[in-house]
Amino acid sequence: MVSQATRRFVPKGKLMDYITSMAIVPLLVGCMGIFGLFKLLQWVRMKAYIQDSVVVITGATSGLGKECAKVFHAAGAKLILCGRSQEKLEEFVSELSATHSRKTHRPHIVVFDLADSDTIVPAANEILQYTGYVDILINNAGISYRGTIMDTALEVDKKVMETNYFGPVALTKAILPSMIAKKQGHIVVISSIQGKISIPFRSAYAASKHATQAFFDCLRAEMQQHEIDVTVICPGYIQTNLSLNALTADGSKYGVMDKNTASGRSPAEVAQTVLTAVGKKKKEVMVADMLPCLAVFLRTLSPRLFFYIMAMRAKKERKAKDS
Ligand SMILES: NC(=O)C1=CN([C@@H]2O[C@H](COP(=O)(O)OP(=O)(O)OC[C@H]3O[C@@H](n4cnc5c(N)ncnc54)[C@H](OP(=O)(O)O)[C@@H]3O)[C@@H](O)[C@H]2O)C=CC1
Ligand SMILES: CCCCCCCCCCCCCCCC(=O)OCC(=O)COP(=O)(O)O
Repeated sequence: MVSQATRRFVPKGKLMDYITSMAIVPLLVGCMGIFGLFKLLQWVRMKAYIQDSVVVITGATSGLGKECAKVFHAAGAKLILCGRSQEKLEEFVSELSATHSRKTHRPHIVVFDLADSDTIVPAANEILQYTGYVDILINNAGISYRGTIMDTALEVDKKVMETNYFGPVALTKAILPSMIAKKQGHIVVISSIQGKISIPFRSAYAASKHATQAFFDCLRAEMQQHEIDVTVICPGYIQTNLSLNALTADGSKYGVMDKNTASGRSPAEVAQTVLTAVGKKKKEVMVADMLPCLAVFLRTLSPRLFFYIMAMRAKKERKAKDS
């Protein structure tokens, strides 16, 4: 009985094996084709979204802002580059224009200081007068800080907040009415992993980035009805001048290239991630290594353990400084 049943079963199994092996290859090729087509369509849509759109970038004189300008320029955006130094911006525009191709536009520059609230509305008006509208606003400019809370002058806390929070908020508010009227627009902000976790000796910076994260999360919800997108980018360390330019407790420049900064991601790589995130209209993107990402989860899942690790970190850094 058993051997008869087995004999009947074996050819059926072989037939199934044959059909499976014959079907699996076309099935795989089909899936890869559909996936490839999907990716191609996504890429075409992304390109069309950026090409000829008016993109405002703050902090375009250095680091991530400069690299964002390069990738958006190459993608055919009409750039408005903002910064504090007319000279640096003009030099950069000449550099960009040297890589001019048929599809690129010569950038326009607007000079203003984000920490000086009186300059922001006039700057937004200048932008709107020049272009008539803004498609994408990238709030990138920022400044970091190093110091203990007890030693830090309140003026320094305020300067960091003005630059990283109130400045971008004021600029966004000044540009938004034109986006709402057009029922179209995209606000991008470069926050930080420190918008999600606070590490010792970064109080002013982490506070400004937490405030940024909160404001732009609220904005996303409020702007949905107007079809305006909001993308928050949360990078880990990037190889830029951020630590060199950071303010210290007395307001002077830190002037040190930190090891973490020097070994961070390349700004060109992060800029490419920003371009893709904008093109895909992502709501939030973390661009960081595993440890900072794990730290963000630990802060939520086990705050007690996270606070303990941070206290140990503060103790270690204090000891290293004292010795
Ligand atoms: N580098 C890093 O490890 C990380 C950076 N980030 C964020 O990325 C963004 C860009 O910084 P990054 O490129 O790294 O640093 P950089 O110091 O290289 O660049 C900062 C830019 O912001 C501009 N800026 C500073 N203060 C003002 C101000 N008051 N008004 C107008 N512009 C100002 C600077 O202009 P100027 O040339 O005139 O000084 C410069 O263009 C920041 O928001 C930062 O917080 C987030 C996570 C990690
Ligand atoms: C389940 C195990 C989890 C283990 C978690 C251990 C926690 C380790 C702490 C890691 C801290 C990461 C800090 C990352 C900070 C960062 O990426 O900041 C980006 C910046 O904005 C840099 O600015 P800065 O001026 O500070 O250079």
